[in-house]
Amino acid sequence: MAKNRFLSREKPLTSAVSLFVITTVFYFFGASLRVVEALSLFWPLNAVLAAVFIRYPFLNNPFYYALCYAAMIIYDGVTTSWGTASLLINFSNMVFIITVSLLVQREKRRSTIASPLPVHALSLFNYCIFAAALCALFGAVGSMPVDRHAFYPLFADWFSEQFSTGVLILPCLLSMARPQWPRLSLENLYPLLGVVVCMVASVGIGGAGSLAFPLPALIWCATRYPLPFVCLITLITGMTEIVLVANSIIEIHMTSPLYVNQMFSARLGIATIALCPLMVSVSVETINALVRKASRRADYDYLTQVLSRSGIYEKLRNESDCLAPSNRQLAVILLDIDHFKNINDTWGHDCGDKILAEFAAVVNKVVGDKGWFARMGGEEFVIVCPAMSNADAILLGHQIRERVEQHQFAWKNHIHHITVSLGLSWTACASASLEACFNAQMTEADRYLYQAKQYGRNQLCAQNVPVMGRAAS
Ligand SMILES: Nc1nc2c(ncn2[C@@H]2O[C@H](COP(=O)(O)OP(=O)(O)OP(=O)(O)O)[C@@H](O)[C@H]2O)c(=O)[nH]1
Repeated sequence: MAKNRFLSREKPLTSAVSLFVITTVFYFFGASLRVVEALSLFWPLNAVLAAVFIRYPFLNNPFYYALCYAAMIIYDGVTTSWGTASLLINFSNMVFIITVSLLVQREKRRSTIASPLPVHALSLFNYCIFAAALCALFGAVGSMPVDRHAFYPLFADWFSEQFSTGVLILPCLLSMARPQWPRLSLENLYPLLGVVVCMVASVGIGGAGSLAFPLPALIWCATRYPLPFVCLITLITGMTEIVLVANSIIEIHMTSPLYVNQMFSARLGIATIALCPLMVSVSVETINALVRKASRRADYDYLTQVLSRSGIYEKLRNESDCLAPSNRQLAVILLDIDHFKNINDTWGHDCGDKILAEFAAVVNKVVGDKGWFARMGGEEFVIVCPAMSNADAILLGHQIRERVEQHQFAWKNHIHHITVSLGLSWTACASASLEACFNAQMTEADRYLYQAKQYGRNQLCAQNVPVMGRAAS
């Protein structure tokens, strides 16, 4: 769960004070938006507190629930003359908060589905309906003495407000800790501009249908932007629509301003619309995550965690577009562990696997950001440096040979030493694609690797590099 300085199991006093402050601040915010008699246009407190309780599960105990409840009662006691009615009104707030929090946590414990939200988007929608209905039941009864309205309009207002605010705010707060915001470019801004244009059209054209105008643009956002950003845009759009409708700037009815029961339908419609971009965004994120996972599986070797054969070709294709032909100096170093079969035969396959993985880590560290390191198969690896001089590539090859020779490979209380043979091929790859150059260089590097094995192993062979040994008989 997210670490937080102000809310942590280890600091109960700080957590209690923080929770009290959050409750009071959002209570103040909601109370400031009361436009229709005692009812608030938005009541964000319940959704915000439900998100806090979901994100910090240790808060879900009677003490912290009671603390929030007390903060609400105290605020009402100081700022209103509701008297004992405040007890039931704020109890209804707690009903929403606790219901949503417990339902989401129950689903989190049971869920096997990987979702960018802690729960399925549709479940969140259903939980908000259920919690809003429960909350409205108590809230409507509690506010009857204060507002002097009948039960049904009060119930409708409580329900539609809690439901719409929950559906708009909760996804935003639950997906917040994922800070990969989209890159700012004009093209990236089009979906956002689309939302603004649709909102202007809603105001200009009016009518109940105008509430749905921003939907296509929101879905466009959902396909382009990360989930937290989509949730935020949906929240802002939904809240703006509610404010515009409440003030008859978007006219959905002949009489103005709208009465409480007329807001019921508008709020429900806006909340229902908000579900669509959320569902699309969650689906897009899930598909993208699966694609990333699948391509990572193909492009990285499972045992050694370095690039695979397909991964190195993918890199070459991508880099071909980025690297100007005049800057290309392609060094290809093929590496093959010496007498690796002996290790497998003597110490077993597990030991061989461990040494392969450690060998890859040692070499990867030496290569660093100078090039790409990939496992081509078995105990054969390749290093590709797309912009390296021949002299530097020879130096790198020698460094790797030495580092591997010096390294102590530990396996079950035994220290193993291994060596590696290397074949280097280098070319200034001015015209052809990097991939074509690489294929040609591989043949030459393979020839030099064969030479290194022939001349006694544990050495680098390349053009103009003196060999260390004589050919094995
Ligand atoms: N443990 C383990 N062994 C592997 C893996 N892939 C290939 N090998 C083994 O690597 C060994 C390669 O042996 P050879 O090709 O004969 O080469 P060598 O014994 O290294 O000898 P030289 O290359 O001539 O120095 C074989 O025994 C393969 O079974 C792997 O993923 N894990």
